[in-house]
Amino acid sequence: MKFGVIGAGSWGCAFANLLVENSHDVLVWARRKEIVHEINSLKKISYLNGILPLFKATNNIQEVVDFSDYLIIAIPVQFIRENLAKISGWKNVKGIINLSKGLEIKTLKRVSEIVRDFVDLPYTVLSGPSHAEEVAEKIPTAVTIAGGNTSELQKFFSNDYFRVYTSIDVAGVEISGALKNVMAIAAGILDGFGGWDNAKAALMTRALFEMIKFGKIFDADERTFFGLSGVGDLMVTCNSRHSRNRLLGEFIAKGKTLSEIVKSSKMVAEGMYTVKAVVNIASQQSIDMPISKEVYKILYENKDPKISMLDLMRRPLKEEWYI
Ligand SMILES: NC(=O)C1=CN([C@@H]2O[C@H](COP(=O)(O)OP(=O)(O)OC[C@H]3O[C@@H](n4cnc5c(N)ncnc54)[C@H](O)[C@@H]3O)[C@@H](O)[C@H]2O)C=CC1
Ligand SMILES: O=C(CO)COP(=O)(O)O
Repeated sequence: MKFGVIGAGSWGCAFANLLVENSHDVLVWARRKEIVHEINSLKKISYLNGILPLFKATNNIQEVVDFSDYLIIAIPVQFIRENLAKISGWKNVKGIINLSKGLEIKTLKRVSEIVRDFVDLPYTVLSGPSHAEEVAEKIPTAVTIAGGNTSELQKFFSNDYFRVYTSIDVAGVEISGALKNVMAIAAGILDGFGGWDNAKAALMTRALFEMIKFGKIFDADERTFFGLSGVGDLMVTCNSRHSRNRLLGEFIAKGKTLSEIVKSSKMVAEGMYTVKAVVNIASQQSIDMPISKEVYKILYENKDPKISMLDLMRRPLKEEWYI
């Protein structure tokens, strides 16, 4: 099968390598010419622990679309719309697969909805605990795919180190993947305080609850949040040394400003954008999202994270039979 990948960041490249390992033909679109050159001259990918690219790349997005049976999206969510807008025809593409995790701030849309603004093709989302650095090193990983063509895609993607489960809950997989990035920023803040283990366990538990509550707005199935794209990805992102969202939180707790952090990294921490959409949607729907709200205030209103912690602890006590 021919797969085109839009995005030569860490996940796009790691996933492209996986596809080549699984005997597929792969062409990757990279925004920057230097990256295209690096990949095509088979230089090691510096942001993937020096892994060799097994695929070819181009700077021409239409060339990738024209090449593809399936088109994979792996770019930061805020840039998906501007890049899909460059595509002038969909030729033989029989489905779109999204690897990106987040919500579009401008429109408050999920990636499935952004894609639908451009093309009516079967859409599949792939999500779960899958740090690119580990997939590139063939460390066993399991993920969920939801949407169209899942039984075919499950076989195309799975191998001895990458196991794919199927689901029918596109909204649940998209929302859990987007929200866990916001929660990982909060977890990173606790790490930055010096490793508050009790607080972090409580945070992750309540984060899952908050994610489920948010998912209900989109008719997501609660059970999805207990699967790989929910609690699985929440655990890895809140705890992994590889997580950019967790690290962003850690830097904030250590006193760096958001603009200093953004300037010093080429990588995306989607949670810092998604939180804006989450707070906006929650307010429109009159839904209480206490952790997301505090992350927003810390990042964008300069709130002291220790005051946020106190404010969360001092909220009115709750009686909930299932907690
Ligand atoms: N890195 C990982 O382990 C995983 C990442 N993801 C998701 O995959 C998506 C892509 O992330 P990564 O591959 O990690 O990227 P990255 O963080 O490694 O790099 C960011 C990429 O965005 C590109 N970019 C910046 N401005 C752009 C623009 N205007 N148009 C197109 N591209 C632009 C940069 O060239 C760079 O390749 C994100 O939504 C992320 O949450 C999902 C699972 C795992
Ligand atoms: O989604 C991811 C792992 O499943 C990557 O998380 P980060 O973007 O926080 O590194």
